[in-house]
Amino acid sequence: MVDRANRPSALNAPSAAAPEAQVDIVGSGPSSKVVATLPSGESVEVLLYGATVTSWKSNGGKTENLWLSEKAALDGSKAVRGGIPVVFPVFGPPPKSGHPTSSLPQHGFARTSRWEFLGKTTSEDTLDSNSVKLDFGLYTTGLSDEARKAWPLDFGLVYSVTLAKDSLQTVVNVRNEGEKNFEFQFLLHTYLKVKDISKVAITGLLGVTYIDKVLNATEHSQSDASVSITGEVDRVYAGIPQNTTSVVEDGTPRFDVVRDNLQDTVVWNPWIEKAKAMGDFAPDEGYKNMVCVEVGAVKGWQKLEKGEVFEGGQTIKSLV
Ligand SMILES: O=P(O)(O)OC[C@H]1O[C@@H](O)[C@H](O)[C@@H](O)[C@@H]1O
Repeated sequence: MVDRANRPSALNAPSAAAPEAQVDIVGSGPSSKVVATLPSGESVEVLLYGATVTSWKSNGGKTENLWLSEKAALDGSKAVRGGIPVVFPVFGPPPKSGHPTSSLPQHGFARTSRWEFLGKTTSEDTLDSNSVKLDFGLYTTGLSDEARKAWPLDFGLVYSVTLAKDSLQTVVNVRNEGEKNFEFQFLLHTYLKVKDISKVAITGLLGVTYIDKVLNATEHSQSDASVSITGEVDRVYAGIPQNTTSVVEDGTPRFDVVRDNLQDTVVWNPWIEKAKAMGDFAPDEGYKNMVCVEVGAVKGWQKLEKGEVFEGGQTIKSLV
């Protein structure tokens, strides 16, 4: 028989503090990264170089959601092939001449600059006990001399990466800290990991106009309810009315990518030849296990006057 009098009462027992996310800075120099793990096992890794998310595991830490090339440079020598590189202040090759971004490399400098880790926010603050927010900063002063010379404008970027049980949120805040107005493009170049590209369908783009970079940058309208990848795909969907783009695998929802204050999405898969041609893309067959769904503001330019701020980002939900 249970001795009720001596049994500790769950209500009266002193409540132990809820376990918190573990956040560590691992390594030093150009390969240092911030690793956060929730008490339930989910984790995220963010390289300070580019503030590139290189791993996001959900499902108690059992499911990796991001594709990362086996040959990705993780030592700060070049942009990371995989994960979530941050594209700023220009998407793709910059305008040939006459634009303030014209001297910058493809996709700008954010993905090849070393960001500062600004700190974490956990349950003690505003978030629920099973999430953690990591903030990273990049300012004009943190740029290489080369980048500063190519884009001599005063800005501040704060990039927030929030890991929750089944989702990852990545949001950028861009501030014009100078006297001059400037304009920029921004994109989160997310490499989603899939099991078999031949079974992938991307939905949520029906009726949207896109520029097909594989077909000489011609304009088309998405007439099928879903996009299948059966060859090289490089499309810029612009002005998307609905907020969610979904990745379905073998008929089962795999990811929801929810845009916040961003109207455009690039869908990219290099396929056989282009994958082989990239020195840092491995294995060669890796194109079968990835698809880039890249949310951004890339059609036209976002203008910021002195002191103004732009904020935009995504929440990716892992549905397995
Ligand atoms: O090789 P990079 O610079 O990382 O770019 C990869 C791809 O990035 C995509 O966003 C572009 O639409 C493609 O045109 C480009 O090939």
